[in-house]
Amino acid sequence: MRLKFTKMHGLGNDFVMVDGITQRVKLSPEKVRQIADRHIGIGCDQLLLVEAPRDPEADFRYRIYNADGSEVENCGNGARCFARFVRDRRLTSKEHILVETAAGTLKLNIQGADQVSVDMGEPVLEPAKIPFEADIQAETYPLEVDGETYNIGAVSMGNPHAVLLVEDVLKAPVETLGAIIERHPRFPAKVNVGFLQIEARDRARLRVFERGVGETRACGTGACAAMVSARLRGLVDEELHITLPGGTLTIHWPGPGEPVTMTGPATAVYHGQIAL
Ligand SMILES: N[C@H](CCC[C@H](N)C(=O)O)C(=O)O
Repeated sequence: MRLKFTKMHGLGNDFVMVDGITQRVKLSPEKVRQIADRHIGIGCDQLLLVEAPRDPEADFRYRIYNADGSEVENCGNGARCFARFVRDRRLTSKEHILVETAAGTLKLNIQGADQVSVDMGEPVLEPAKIPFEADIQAETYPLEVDGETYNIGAVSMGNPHAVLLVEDVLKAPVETLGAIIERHPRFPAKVNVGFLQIEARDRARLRVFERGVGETRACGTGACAAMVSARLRGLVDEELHITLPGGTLTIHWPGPGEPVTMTGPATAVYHGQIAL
């Protein structure tokens, strides 16, 4: 099978974007791993597959696969790149598109040159729906890891996130502690792990160890989850500029019961074909 794709990224979180509308695409976890491999394939953090919607209200459906081949519910940077992709390929001329994902339907608004705003929906805080094993819902939870206790936030943006506050993201044990918490038994679907340094009530730095990938240069749902956790702890106002290794996202969240809006760039790098 020859597969046409577009290589894209959102602040260095990189994607292979596949149009599954104008071409027939059959993916297996093995095929996704091969495509995502940075030595024998194209290389990406996630593969995003664009399909016709099942929900008649939606304009498109898009499916998200991590580099390890696992299919997941949501991808913030991917949503912005998806919006740019469908506009650039003239699969739609709309400014506002509705896209169906495993986590529900997202509203994407395309602005200006390469900035895209995404209504990421309301955060989910109920432990059972994250999913996270906890007796009651709280702003923070004590999590036991190798004899140490960490105070974490637990938030779902359709996909699960643990959020830890750190003094200095540059010194945070992202690779080691991130890898352990990713597979912590209290997160039955595993978890993305964010290390958040608050600099001011409107500014923060974040590094994310992503479920199924490892540390990425940016994580859109991770930035949303970090904002929600920080705001629930009373540490930030309703607009937060979060700087990740790949650049800065603007996250807006008025508070519980309201949607999170994420704004940032979406960049196309090249188009290609791969024989599978
Ligand atoms: N690794 C994530 C999916 C991709 C999320 C990230 N790339 C984003 O921009 O939100 C998970 O397993 O839930």
